[in-house]
Amino acid sequence: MSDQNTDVDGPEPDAHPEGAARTEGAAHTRRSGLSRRGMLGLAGAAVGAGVVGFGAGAAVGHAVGSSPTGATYPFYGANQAGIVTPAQDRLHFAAFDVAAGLDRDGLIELLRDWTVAAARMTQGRPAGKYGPASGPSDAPPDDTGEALDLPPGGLTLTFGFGPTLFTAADGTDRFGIAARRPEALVDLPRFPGDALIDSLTGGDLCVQACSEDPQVAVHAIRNLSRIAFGRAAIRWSQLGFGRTSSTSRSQTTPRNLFGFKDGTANIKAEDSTVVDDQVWAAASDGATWMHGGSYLVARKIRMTIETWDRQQLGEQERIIGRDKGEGAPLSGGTEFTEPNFLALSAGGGTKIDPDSHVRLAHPTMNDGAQLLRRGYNFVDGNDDLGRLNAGLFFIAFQRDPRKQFIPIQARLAKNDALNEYLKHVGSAIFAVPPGARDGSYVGAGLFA
Ligand SMILES: C=CC1=C(C)c2cc3[nH]c(cc4nc(cc5[nH]c(cc1n2)c(C)c5CCC(=O)O)C(CCC(=O)O)=C4C)c(C)c3C=C
Ligand SMILES: [Fe+2]
Repeated sequence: MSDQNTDVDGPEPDAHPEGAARTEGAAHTRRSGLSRRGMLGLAGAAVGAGVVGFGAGAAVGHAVGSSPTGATYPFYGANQAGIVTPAQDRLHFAAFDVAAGLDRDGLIELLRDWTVAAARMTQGRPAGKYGPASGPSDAPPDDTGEALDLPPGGLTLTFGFGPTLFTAADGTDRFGIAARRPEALVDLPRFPGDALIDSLTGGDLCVQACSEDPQVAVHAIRNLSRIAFGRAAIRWSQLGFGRTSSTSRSQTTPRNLFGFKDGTANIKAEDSTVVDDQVWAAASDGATWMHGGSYLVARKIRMTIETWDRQQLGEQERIIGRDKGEGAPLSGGTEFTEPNFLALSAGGGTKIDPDSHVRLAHPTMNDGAQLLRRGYNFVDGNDDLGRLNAGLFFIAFQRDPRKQFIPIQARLAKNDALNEYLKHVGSAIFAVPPGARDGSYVGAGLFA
């Protein structure tokens, strides 16, 4: 065993720092400003006292309105949190490579250690049982400390397995799981215009950390990386802000760095039939261990915002296919009106340009395929000319990338009017296993 605590519910030291440190359940109730009884009385939603319900088989638990900073989402459940739970404002995403010497047992042990730490941190507790300031003075602390006193901000930690975990680049089956690789976990093809950078691409494992507080998300990735020391190391990582999608009808639609509402036509957690059809993998899809899981595609997309900012408003709207103010389709109506791609303008052409982004990405153009988008804006400094190194860190969850992301992106890469302003520089795909059972670990089904 590693030196990490694997005792989920076991006794904790008397001098435990948690009461004075990360928030616990009772504190969430106070911070959210609503009593448990009051919260439970709210309209039929799976809402608890700053704690968001996530029962087995339930498609979603969701916070009402903006996520209270003290909100917590259960870590254990039928599905991993961080998919249909309401998108938080901040992201720290990390792709890891497993150390060359790690064997199957070592990988399982790492996943067990990550599970225990993640279950703790998502509930606003330190990563380890002692916390940052109360452990033995002759050992490094089992939590790094920068999240002390910070409410969890709805922290979710979502784990995924990349294709190279199943079959290494040299073709070896390092962990004896090659035969269990889901068919849907394909290597993404090269799309026209891709300008992928190897150091921003791929990964054996991934962790998506989302919170309303950037320091909480960073703390979680840092501690999972610390726990993995010698067993897995970060290959690449990305910070994100200003969620570019809403995943619940209780959320307002945010804006991306082009200034447009993003997430209007996203899959919403409340649409449970669509979620079941388009987001969750089913046992009948082939890999039974993935039942209740999903597939995550990440793309780091640079946006040439300085060029975009010099573009006329009408042209920006033509490219997207929606108006900039309200996000309504150019065929008319309001934000949530379905676009009418056949509506004609006075000039004779269609009101929505055939090469507009929303038309080419729309399910009617893609055999009914949809995505649950959960991306974030990023700005990674600037270049020598003062141009921002900015863009969209696109994340999408889906049941089968072969039927969803790949054909949609193939269509966009070919004809999307937006391409002039975009460059895809990073890319990765991960199988996101179902949620862990309390006492078990994330991905246990793969090794059963
Ligand atoms: C392959 C999938 C997609 C990529 C890559 C992508 C990049 C991307 N998108 C925007 C801005 C907007 N996208 C919008 C809608 C939209 N986008 C996709 C897919 C990809 N986008 C889909 C499936 C949809 C929904 C289409 C529909 O059903 O109508 C919108 C409109 C608002 C909304 O519905 O969310 C905007 C704006 C950018 C800037 C970008 C790359 C940087
Ligand atoms: Fe889009």
